Amino acid sequence: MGCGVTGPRRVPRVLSIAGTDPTGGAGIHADLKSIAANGGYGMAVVTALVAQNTQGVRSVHVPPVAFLAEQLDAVSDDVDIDAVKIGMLAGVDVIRAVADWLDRVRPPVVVLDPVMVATSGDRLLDADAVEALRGLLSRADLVTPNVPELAILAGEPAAGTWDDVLEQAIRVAAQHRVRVLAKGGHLTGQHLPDALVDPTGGTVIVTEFSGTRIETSNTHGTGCSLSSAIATLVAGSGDWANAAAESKRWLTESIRHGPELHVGVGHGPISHFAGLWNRGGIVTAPTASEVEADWWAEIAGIRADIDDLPFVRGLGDGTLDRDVFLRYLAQDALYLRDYARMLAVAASLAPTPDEQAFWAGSAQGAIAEEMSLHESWLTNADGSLRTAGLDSVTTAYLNHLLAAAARSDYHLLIAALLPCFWVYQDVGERLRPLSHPEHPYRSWLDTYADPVFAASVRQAIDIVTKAATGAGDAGRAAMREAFRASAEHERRFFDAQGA
Ligand SMILES: Nc1ncnc2c1ncn2[C@@H]1O[C@H](COP(=O)(O)OP(=O)(O)O)[C@@H](O)[C@H]1O
Ligand SMILES: Cc1ncc(COP(=O)(O)O)c(N)n1
Repeated sequence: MGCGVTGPRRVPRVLSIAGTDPTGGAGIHADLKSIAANGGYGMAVVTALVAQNTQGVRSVHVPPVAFLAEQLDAVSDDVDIDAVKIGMLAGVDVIRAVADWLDRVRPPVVVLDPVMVATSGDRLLDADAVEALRGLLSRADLVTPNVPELAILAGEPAAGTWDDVLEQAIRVAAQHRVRVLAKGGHLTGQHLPDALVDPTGGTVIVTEFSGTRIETSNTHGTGCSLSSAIATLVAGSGDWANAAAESKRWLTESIRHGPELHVGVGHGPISHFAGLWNRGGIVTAPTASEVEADWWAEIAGIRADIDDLPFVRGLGDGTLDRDVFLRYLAQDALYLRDYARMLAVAASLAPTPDEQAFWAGSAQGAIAEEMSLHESWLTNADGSLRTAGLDSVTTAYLNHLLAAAARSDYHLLIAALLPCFWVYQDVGERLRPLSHPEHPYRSWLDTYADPVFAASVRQAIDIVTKAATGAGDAGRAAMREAFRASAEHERRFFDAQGA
């Protein structure tokens, strides 16, 4: 028996037991794609090799049943299976082997797609195997017959209307005490409903999922794909009606995009990953540390320019004119007042309490810093405060931050806020060692030694780069540009007072 990790699973391990389709549209190929597209880990045991394409079935080869049993055991001896989807079973011997294995392993979820005839009209189940297949119904949690298959399971003529389909499904469900997904694909008309008929709670509950027929010939493998999707989703949630509803929504989108694949000239496949591809699912996102390295390299030139500024050099060696320094600090104090407000906006937009607390704490820190600047440096000898108006460089920097805040785009705003932490600390790291007891700006240089500031810079980088990994390509590019622009404003800010 399985010896895998137990406990709550986020990625359901789903086994398809089915036949093959070398053109990839039906059978285990469709199942594996469907399982992956719906968030599961797919596995497959082959019942029959089918030489088929989008136009039809050419021949079927059923390997020795003992080998089927070996494949099944190879999976269940090693893996804890969360759900099984059963498709093409070919004949009586295969059905018996699968039934024996089910009885021994008892997987928690079993979805049976009672495949009998392909979309092309070719038989995929021996005519004498129907009774054996009925015997599997009691071992399944859900059976997903199309209209002709439902009729065969019921032992009745095929239903001609949706109401007849539902009544037949209710009879099969009640007789075998199994959930039935009745499917409208083989009826005619614009309206194309499916319905979950659930007799497991005593009374039969029918949940209908409405749908509209898509004009397409890309319907090869729809039944395989739908049953695999339901098995995967129900393994994750345990909710049958919701799994069926979600699966139909996903299937509909995948059917709609099938023709874009240009596979074959007959009944083409569906596009299992269309939703994922259309929503950016094929782009590999960079890790947070890759974003960090990329953004830091992006502003390497700006950082080198800052180090070379006469203002920064003079600050380091103590030759900077005191009035120039005080003009700089006066602008810094004005900047910090509004920067604190933007940090507070980031706090209000933050998606998690941790991030909210971080930005709110930083806002408090920035305004405290502004007040202490006034106390320590910006008080004149007579006790009056040194006042200044916003200069054009400070105004431009603040406008850049205000514009990001005005868009209420958390990602963009925190990217724009980051250089004030990161570039400032970086400059300080190089200035700090130049401090000495007689240095005129000693107390200012020493503030960079504060480990609390270093920790908050680290946290800001971590929050922003992590957000960037999840932002999608366009969002990440916008964040990078907002970050670069703020770094450039930092450079101008250091340069503004001259030296
Ligand atoms: N042309 C179509 N437009 C939209 N949905 C379809 C279309 N054809 C089939 N479906 C959906 O695909 C699923 C399988 O349909 P069906 O044809 O009844 O089964 P099977 O593929 O087993 O023959 C159902 O959910 C059905 O609603
Ligand atoms: C191996 C295999 N299994 C099932 C089907 C039915 O496919 P459809 O979903 O189109 O009825 C198929 N054509 N081949």
